[in-house]
Amino acid sequence: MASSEEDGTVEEKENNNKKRTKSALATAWLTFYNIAMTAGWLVLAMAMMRFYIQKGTHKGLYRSIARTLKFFQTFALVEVGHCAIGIVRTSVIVTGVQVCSRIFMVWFVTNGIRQIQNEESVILFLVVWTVTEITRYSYYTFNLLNHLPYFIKWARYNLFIVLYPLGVVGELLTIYAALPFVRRTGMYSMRLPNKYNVSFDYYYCLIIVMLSYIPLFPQLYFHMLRQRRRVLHGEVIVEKDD
Ligand SMILES: CCCCCCCCCCCCC[C@@H](O)CC(=O)SCCNC(=O)CCNC(=O)[C@H](O)C(C)(C)COP(=O)(O)OP(=O)(O)OC[C@H]1O[C@@H](n2cnc3c(N)ncnc32)[C@H](O)[C@@H]1OP(=O)(O)O
Repeated sequence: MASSEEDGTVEEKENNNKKRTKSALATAWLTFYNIAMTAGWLVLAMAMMRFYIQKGTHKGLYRSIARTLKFFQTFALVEVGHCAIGIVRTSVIVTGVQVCSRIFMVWFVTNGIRQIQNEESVILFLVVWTVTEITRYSYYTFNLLNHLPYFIKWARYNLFIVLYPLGVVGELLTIYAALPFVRRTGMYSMRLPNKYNVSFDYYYCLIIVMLSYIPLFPQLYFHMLRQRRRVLHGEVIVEKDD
């Protein structure tokens, strides 16, 4: 009996050690990840400012930063993994919708359709994303290091109130600008008859994506408002499970 109790204690100790190692590893990885992402978005901010100061126009700006943007925005997919394996307390669905919609905007709208890359709306969402991500990743970094300046916390949980709708406007106007080109060229579409016997119209797909902002965006926005109340005002919020 005594020995089985001892065994239990040893097992408990081992489990605790494993948990500590796991959480130290997770913290180290998250710190590295957040520093790298803050740096990436800072590089993007500087590249955009340099381009605008040198050329005096936004035309050509997207092309000049496209590679860096694609890299860092696509890398954010890792965040869905963080939620899935439980090293951050965030919903996989909320993060998945946010990250996938951005990746879709970058790869299948802005990057895929050259004719819209000089639209003002592209610059709008790029500037909004950049400010948001510099704030967000620096918040996570300082938070992990237990040295969080109040102004970063304030910025993380206040700027989104204005930036989120502005980003959505930029994204929707960009998709809207893409519609005529997609219709004319039939890009990414499959017409019947074809050997797979499948029909797909990217034009209508884009319209469905635009419509899907109506139910999905308020969910993300209200999620952030709840996070704001929790972090800035200490409210206890009971979130529903995925
Ligand atoms: C394939 C076709 C797809 C078609 C999709 C159709 C459209 C869908 C509509 C979508 C609209 C999106 C529009 C959008 O792109 C526009 C913009 O982004 S504009 C710019 C403004 N945007 C924002 O402000 C973004 C706000 N959103 C986010 O921050 C995140 O995406 C979100 C997932 C919503 C964040 O939520 P989260 O629950 O993570 O909030 P917290 O930051 O408070 O974090 C909660 C806790 O987790 C810890 N955490 C999270 N990540 C990390 C990390 N990387 N490192 C360390 N810790 C992390 C955080 O510290 C919190 O911990 P604790 O609770 O202990 O404080």
